[in-house]
Amino acid sequence: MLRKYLINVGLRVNRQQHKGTQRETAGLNPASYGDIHHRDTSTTTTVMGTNNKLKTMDDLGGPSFMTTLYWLFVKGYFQTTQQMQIEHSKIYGPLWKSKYGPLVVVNVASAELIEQVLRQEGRHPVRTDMPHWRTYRELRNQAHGPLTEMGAKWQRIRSILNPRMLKPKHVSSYANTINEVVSDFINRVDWLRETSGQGVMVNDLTGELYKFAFEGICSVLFETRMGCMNEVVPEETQKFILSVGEMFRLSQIIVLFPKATWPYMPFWKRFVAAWDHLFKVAEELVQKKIEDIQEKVHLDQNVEGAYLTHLLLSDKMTVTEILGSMTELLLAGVDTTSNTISWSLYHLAKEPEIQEQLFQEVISVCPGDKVPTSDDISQMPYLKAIIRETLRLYPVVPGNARVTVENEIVVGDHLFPKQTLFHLCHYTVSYDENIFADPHTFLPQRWLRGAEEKSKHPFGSVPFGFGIRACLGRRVAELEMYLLLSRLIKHYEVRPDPAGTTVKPITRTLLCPAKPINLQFLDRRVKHNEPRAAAGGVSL
Ligand code: HEM
Repeated sequence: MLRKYLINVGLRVNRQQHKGTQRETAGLNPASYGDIHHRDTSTTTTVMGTNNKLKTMDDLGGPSFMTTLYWLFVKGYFQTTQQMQIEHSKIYGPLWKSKYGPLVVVNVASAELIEQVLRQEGRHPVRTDMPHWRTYRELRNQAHGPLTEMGAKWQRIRSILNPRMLKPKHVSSYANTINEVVSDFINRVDWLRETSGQGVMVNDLTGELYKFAFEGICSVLFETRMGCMNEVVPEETQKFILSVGEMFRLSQIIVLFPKATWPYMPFWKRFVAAWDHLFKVAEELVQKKIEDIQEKVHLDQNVEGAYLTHLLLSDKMTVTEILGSMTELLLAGVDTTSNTISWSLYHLAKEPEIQEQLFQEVISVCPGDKVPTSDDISQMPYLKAIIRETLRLYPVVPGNARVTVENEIVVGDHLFPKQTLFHLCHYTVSYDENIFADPHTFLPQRWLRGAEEKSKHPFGSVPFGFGIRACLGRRVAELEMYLLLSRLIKHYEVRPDPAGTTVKPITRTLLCPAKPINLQFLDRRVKHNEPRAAAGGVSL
């Protein structure tokens, strides 16, 4: 069977192959993995029932295109669109429309209304039609992956990719692989402190965490290491990381212009070049894996592997489809976890009591040299609460979206036609004081069992999205973040940059730090004589 498959696929990436391939696959309902379960949708219909006179889109207030341009480029919100959400919601209320050229976007900025939109998202939810990302694939004849595919084709891809990304038994099997990368990251932190940080500083921590995240996700998905934790990071790898950032940054500019003008824009060429590099790196990795498998087959050896190997052998997708999906998974795995861990460490450095509580939790579950496993992590609620709180204050996706494809829907007291594009203002809701007391303060305990906020509104903070279109990498991302943060805090006491730099977020499609985060990493195995030595000097 395996041999037959390898011969059939011809071991080459055939760009035409994916077209017309529609096999039935065992379905899995990803909604069952999320922590929000589908509830009765009567909340939305109640609104309709109690209010017979539904308003329409025309009744919605909001800025004109010119006003939006003024906010973006004169008032300077282009890089801080997350903050613009908050300011606009203060002016227009929780529901307003914005115009971007011919495009009309309905902004939704309350937990209740976001819930209403998401519960009516239909069988094949669509985030946005992503014309710029999709146009690249058409241009290069590449396959769509889970981020860009739509309709029944998207559902088919998810049903193939989901099990090994979301099922707990598979996800926990990646812990050893990730822990190896964590060990190498700790060595790299030591090396950075010695070579460029006067024995204590790590400069541009987020840049370092991009390398960690890329290495981590490659080791899980492609079952291979990329050398990102080496002293000298391979040029191609570094270029991949830069290309992810460039592609997200340019995405935000390109969508402001009509599609017909893109080929004449210099940044469209840079956007295409960034995607070319992303696909090139993924293609080389897929090709190498195919050759490894081929060699093992020739030698009559067992072929084993968790993710890519499984996809290649399962014969459910063509190689081109696998490449489309692996490229998208890879790029989604870099900036997301790294930015989140950067913010967690930034806050832990500023809040020594919270850091100490986390340290105590980690050493009580994993004393001595014990390296945390996924079972150990399940006994660390405070660690999880810290990540949860970080994602509330810094949702990686500050504004998600849905297009109502199948039906017209009612949201609040408005009726919206099919094809309405809703912008879900998660960043605004994360700071809603009706849901989160003292919303600007980093308070992990609000996520612990029994805390009042936890039960206030399930859609107050949904950092991984919702329903069957929710984040495919959620479980792997969480495992990566838990394993890394627990071990970093076990090894080091983290302290702020002595320069006293404050770092705020900006939006580059994803939310990220506006400037480099530099932190001090004090080795806990070494006694420090500074005033805050309470957490130092602990023998591990
Ligand atoms: C802190 C880490 C992460 C956060 C906060 C995050 C958040 C999100 C959000 C909000 C969405 C949109 C969901 C929706 O529309 O309902 C999403 C989609 C997605 N994420 Fe993540 N993500 C993270 C890490 C990752 C990682 C590590 C991977 C890859 C291994 C990944 C792969 C994806 C993919 C493929 C989608 C598209 C799913 C689809 O449209 O079917 N994510 N993510």
